[in-house]
Amino acid sequence: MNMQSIGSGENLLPEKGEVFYYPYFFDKSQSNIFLERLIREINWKQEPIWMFGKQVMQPRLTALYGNEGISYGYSGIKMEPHSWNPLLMEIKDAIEKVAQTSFTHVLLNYYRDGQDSMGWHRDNEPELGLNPVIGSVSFGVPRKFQFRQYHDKTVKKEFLLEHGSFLLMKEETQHHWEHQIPKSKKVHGPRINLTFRRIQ
Ligand SMILES: O=C(O)CCC(=O)C(=O)O
Ligand SMILES: [Fe+2]
Repeated sequence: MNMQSIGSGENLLPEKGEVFYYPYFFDKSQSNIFLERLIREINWKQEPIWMFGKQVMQPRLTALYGNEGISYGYSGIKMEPHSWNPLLMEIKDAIEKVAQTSFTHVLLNYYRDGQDSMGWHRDNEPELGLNPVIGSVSFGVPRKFQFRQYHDKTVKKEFLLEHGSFLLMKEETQHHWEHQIPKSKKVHGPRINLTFRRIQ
């Protein structure tokens, strides 16, 4: 796979979906502070999920925050959200202006090093609606973010998600493309990703 160099404004996908990338959405000093605070202030846990009929621990830490009373889950687990805090509200307010939607929940992932990862999946839970808008913010070491088409897994795209970046996935992306964060022996530092979602 070739790593593409990219800027904002153009669709990263060649067809069947829309993904936009804003590499310096938050500046470096602000991003450093966000990373430190997220590590300290979020209620991180390592939780099990169901895979091929077996319970396995997720290879990363996670947390769900959002509007009270609306639970959300994936891969056979249901999560009750913690209430929004000022730090998450600040990030949410900043990206909603660009995403042009209001998010109800944020799923946070803490990849402690290159051995933490997230496997191929689509964010297509029914409660996200037909064409979900997903706003993804990253802080910490850059990690590879890979896409492949769901019905032809040989069609692939790969990008780097940098410190302070914002990635917006919309339209039919979650129907036709899967995405993942692969493990890497070359990555040593931590990364935190926040995916903002709107539950209908
Ligand atoms: O860590 C990332 O950039 C991806 C996270 C993701 O795909 C998800 O939470 O559904
Ligand atoms: Fe995802």
